[in-house]
This record gives sequence, C-alpha cells and structure tokens, in this order.
Amino acid sequence: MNTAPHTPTELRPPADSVFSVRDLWKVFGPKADRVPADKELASLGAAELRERTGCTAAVRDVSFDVRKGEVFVVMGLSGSGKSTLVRCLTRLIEPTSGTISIDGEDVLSMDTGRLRELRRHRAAMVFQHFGLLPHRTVLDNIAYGLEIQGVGRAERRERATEFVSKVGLDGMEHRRPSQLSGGQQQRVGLARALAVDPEVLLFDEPFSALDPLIRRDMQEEVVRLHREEGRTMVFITHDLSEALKLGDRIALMQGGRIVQLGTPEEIVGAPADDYVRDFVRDVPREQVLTVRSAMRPALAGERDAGPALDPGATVHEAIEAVARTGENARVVEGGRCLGVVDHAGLLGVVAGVPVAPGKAVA
Ligand SMILES: Nc1ncnc2c1ncn2[C@@H]1O[C@H](COP(=O)(O)OP(=O)(O)OP(=O)(O)O)[C@@H](O)[C@H]1O
Repeated sequence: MNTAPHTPTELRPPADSVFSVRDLWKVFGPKADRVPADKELASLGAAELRERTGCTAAVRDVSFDVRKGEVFVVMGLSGSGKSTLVRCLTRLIEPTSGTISIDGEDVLSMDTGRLRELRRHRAAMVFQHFGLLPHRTVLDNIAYGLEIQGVGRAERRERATEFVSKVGLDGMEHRRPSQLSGGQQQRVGLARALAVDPEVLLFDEPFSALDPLIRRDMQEEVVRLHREEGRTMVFITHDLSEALKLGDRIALMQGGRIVQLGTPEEIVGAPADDYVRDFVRDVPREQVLTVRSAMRPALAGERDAGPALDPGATVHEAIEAVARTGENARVVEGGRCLGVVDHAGLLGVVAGVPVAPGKAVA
C-alpha cells in the first residue's frame, strides 16, 4: 500500500513543455469519479479501495511535464499504471479527473475531429505488435500511415523510401512482413510511425517480445534516431536497463503513483525512497553516474596534472583513465578544472558510499 503524497510539481508548465499533466486520476469501476473527489477514498490503498468501492485506481494524482526533444520513460512493474497513464495522454483511455494539455491546448475538451488529429499527427502511438499489413510490401506498410493522412501517392512513396533507409532496410522495400525477421518487422513499424512525422512518439513496450540481442539493436536504433531527429518520445518499459539506456528522464511508477521523476543519474544516485532504492540496487552505478558524483575539490598542484575528463563522463570511464595512467583524473569544462577524482572517490561511488568532503585522499 502506498498512500504517500506525490512529489509536488510546479503548477505552471515550463516553456519547453509538450505534454503537461496535472493531478491526473484514472479510476476503473462503478462511480469512479467519486474516488478522486473524496479525500478519504483517495487515500485508501488498492485492496481497501477495491473492497469499499469495487474500484481500481490505475493512475493516482499524477503530475508531470514531457519536455520538447526529450525521451521521457515511464517505468514500473506490471500493473503499476504505465499503459493507462500513457493512453490517457491522447484519451485512448478517458481520464477520471485532472488536466492534460499538449502545447498549451486542453486535450480533455478536444472534440472527435481534433482528437483524431492529435492521435494521427501530433502524438502517434507505437504498439508492441506493430500491426503490419501482411499483404503489403515494406514500402507500402511504411506509406500506410501517410495514406490514412491523405498524402498523395508520389509523396508517400518518396517519404516511405527515405524512412526505409533511415531504419536500415535498404534492399528490402519489396518484401512482405512474413519475409522479414522480428527485428526487421519492428523497424518497419518504427519507420511507419516516424514517416507520419508526429510531434511526439508514444511507445508502449515496443521491444518486450524481442530476443535480447535484437532488443539491444532496436534500443540503439531509437537512441540513434532520437539523436538525429531530436523527436520527443514517451517510452513505456518495465525494464530498468532499457529505461536507463533510453531515458533523458524517468518517471518510476508504483501503484498508480509516480514515486520518483528524474534523470537516470538522479534515480540511481539519489533514490527517493526504499522502493526506488530496492529497484535500482543491482544497477552498475559506475555506468550510470557521472564523475560529478565522485569529484572532490582540487588541491594545490592538482589542477594541471593527470588525465582530463568531461563532466559528463561516467565513473566507469574515470576508472579506466585512472587505472591506465596511475594518476588522479581532473574534471575539466571549458578549460577550467572543476575538481579531481581519485581512487577513494571512485570506490565510494561503486560501493554507494560517497566520500565526505574534507576526507578526500590526495
Ligand atoms: N479496463 C480496466 N478495468 C479495470 N482495471 C483495469 C483496466 N485496465 C487496467 N486496469 C488495472 O489498472 C492497473 C494498471 O494497469 P496498467 O495496464 O496501466 O499497468 P501497466 O503498468 O501498464 O502493466 P503491464 O506492464 O502489465 O502492462 C492494474 O491494476 C490493472 O489491473
């Protein structure tokens, strides 16, 4: 049972917000809307709420912003509310209460036409089973989303061909889905979603059915496409390593609430509570945390000696540099030495015990 209040978020959306969600609830069951409205019911745990009302609160009082150009990961165990939350964004599931806006426009007051526009052009959903059309070629499958949008044939072909290349399927344009591997089929689905050029791509566990190697391939593909295109992405996963690899920020859900929202480094380096701490316990910290978390002030004479690292370098990279040179490493930004990482600091990060300031070993 989790009745802790959610992390307060600023009410006014930041300027670069695409989706802005405030106080969102989705309750399934009879007379669902009385649950968020009633303080006592709203604070009940899942079992008691079900017993008293027959309702399930899949999303409980959630507030967050998805910022332009970021990969926003929604992570949590099965049943924590990830799919319900993301489906609420485009009202594939109707929220019970709260507000949602996209680029400042109220999603909850959109009429059917505007909603269709939202789902087709602005925030397209990519599902685990991409729903490829078996009798169409790769090219025609990719062009399909554009066809629905009413784009003319010549332009469809041209755009589809461009995306065949982008996802690395050159030479396979005329194959049918059954003549492709699982990973290749997913690339077709990805290309189809990208070709319609939505402002936001919403991914619902797209890779969970893939074998680990293909999955890693596809994760790298998403990272590459994101780097090249800078498109805003919301990505659902129950896999922590996938979340850490893909997410600029991660919303970790438990029992319908967001228990922590932060960068991978914040989630792993400063877990908000015991649940999160337990969740990230087995993460190789040195691969997620940056040298900033291992750094101490430079002593006299240390500013110019030893290998230089960027502040974004991981602790893992620092360990390599220190082991290779046998010297402490400097963290340097714009020619300025921000601090020094030594053996004690690096070991501290790996062990999860930061070196107290002043106890640094020179
Ligand atoms: N249509 C529904 N009617 C009643 N309860 C539902 C409905 N859809 C989801 N739920 C319940 O809401 C909770 C959240 O479900 P949701 O599918 O959002 O979780 P999830 O984190 O996406 O899980 P998974 O990773 O297994 O897909 C669960 O307790 C689920 O049983």
